[in-house]
This record gives sequence, structure tokens and C-alpha cells, in this order.
Amino acid sequence: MSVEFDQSRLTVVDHPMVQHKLTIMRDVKTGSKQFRELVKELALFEGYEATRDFPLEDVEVTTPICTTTAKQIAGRKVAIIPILRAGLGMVDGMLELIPAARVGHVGMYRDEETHEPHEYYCKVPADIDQRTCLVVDPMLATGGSATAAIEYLRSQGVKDVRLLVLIAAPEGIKAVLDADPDVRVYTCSVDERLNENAYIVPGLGDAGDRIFGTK
Ligand SMILES: O=P(O)(O)OC[C@H]1O[C@H](OP(=O)(O)OP(=O)(O)O)[C@H](O)[C@@H]1O
Ligand SMILES: O=c1cc[nH]c(=O)[nH]1
Ligand SMILES: [Mg+2]
Repeated sequence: MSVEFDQSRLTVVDHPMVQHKLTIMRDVKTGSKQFRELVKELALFEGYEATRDFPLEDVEVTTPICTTTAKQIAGRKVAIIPILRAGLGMVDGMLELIPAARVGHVGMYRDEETHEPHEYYCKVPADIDQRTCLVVDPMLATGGSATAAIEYLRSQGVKDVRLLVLIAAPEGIKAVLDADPDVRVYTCSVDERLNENAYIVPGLGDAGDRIFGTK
């Protein structure tokens, strides 16, 4: 079954280093310590792509040699929004890239039977409507969790939302893009499909469990 979606709002980060690291993450033999390190590194690389269009402004800087005009990011406020739990694994990498970002948390778990998302926690910066929101979660499966998180941010007045995942199923990408006409999605891989338990195939299993060593 082929799933069709708006390719113009999807970026696949297909850099060779990213693909190499993702393969190590997929390996069932990779333990939690290395898995966590790789999630963090890939978040930083993906964040780099997702901020590519941030505008620059001129600033005067004095080097040891002379004073010159150089570039800096033009006053953009950013919030990193991890979807708990697994999204937490991407926060440190994102903060390494954007140290001044605020962090808001959206707690969501999938019902094992219905695969519907259930929200259990929400805390975002007070000025969230002024911020570019980078929603982070390693896995985009049915898209239910990400769609609910994005809907919540829209209800808070957020104008610029970008979803950063490491692995996405085509069904999840379509669900997110269809539900929101402006969101942009970044992923390191578009995998084949979902299985009967709504897990991504080939995927990497349960990202939260692999990050935190549960189950
Ligand atoms: O696209 P969906 O079908 O909604 O599935 C993806 C969600 O499932 C996983 O979270 P999970 O419910 O396992 O919670 P956890 O992070 O606490 O493990 C994953 O981290 C996403 O949040
Ligand atoms: O494959 C999947 C699907 C949902 N959540 C995960 O962690 N992995
Ligand atoms: Mg999980």
C-alpha cells in the first residue's frame, strides 16, 4: 500500500553519518548507554537541518585582528518540546545546538490496545506563542501522539511548529501533515510500514524502553 503525503513539508536527513548512527541504534544488540548517546547525537544533527532557515542579522565583532561585521541569529525565540518519555532523549542534543532555548514538556503514552495517545502531563513556557516550537520524539508511528502534541501547541497560539523524529512510518507522516497545514516534519528515515501492534517496521523497537532500560 503506498501512502501519499505532501513531500514539500518533509525533510529526510540522509547524511551518511546520520544513516550510519541510525543503523547502530536499530541493532537489537545496542545497549541503553550507546543508544542514549546516539539519540542525543542524531538530535543535534537533525536540529541543525531544522534550523537551516533561521534568519541572520549583521553584528559588529572585534576579532584579535580587527573589527568586522559578522552574522548572528536574528532574535528568534525557540522552545524544545519533548513528547515524554522518549522525546527526553533528544533534549540534550537540541540544547547543545540552541543553549538559550526553553524546554516545554508534553506527556503522552499510547494505549497498548487502541494505540490512541493519552495526555498525562503538560508544562510549556508562558510565552510559548512567541516561540518557534521544535517538537522532539524519536518515533512517529501512527502519528497520534505527535498530532495531539501539535494540536495542543496550536491551541496555545504557537505559529511555527516543526516536528523532529528519528524514524517515521509513512502512515504517521501522512497523519501529521494532513492534520496540520503548516507543520514541517524532519526525520532520519522513512521506514516501510506499521505492524499489527502499530510498531514501526523495521524500526528499532520501543524507543522509550531502549533509552531508559525499561522492560
Ligand atoms: O505515532 P504514535 O502511534 O503515537 O507512536 C509514537 C509514540 O509512541 C512512543 O511513545 P510511548 O507511547 O511508547 O511512550 P514512552 O515514550 O513513554 O515509551 C513514541 O515515543 C511516540 O511518542
Ligand atoms: O515502533 C515504535 C512505535 C511506537 N513507539 C516506539 O517507541 N516504537
Ligand atoms: Mg514507549
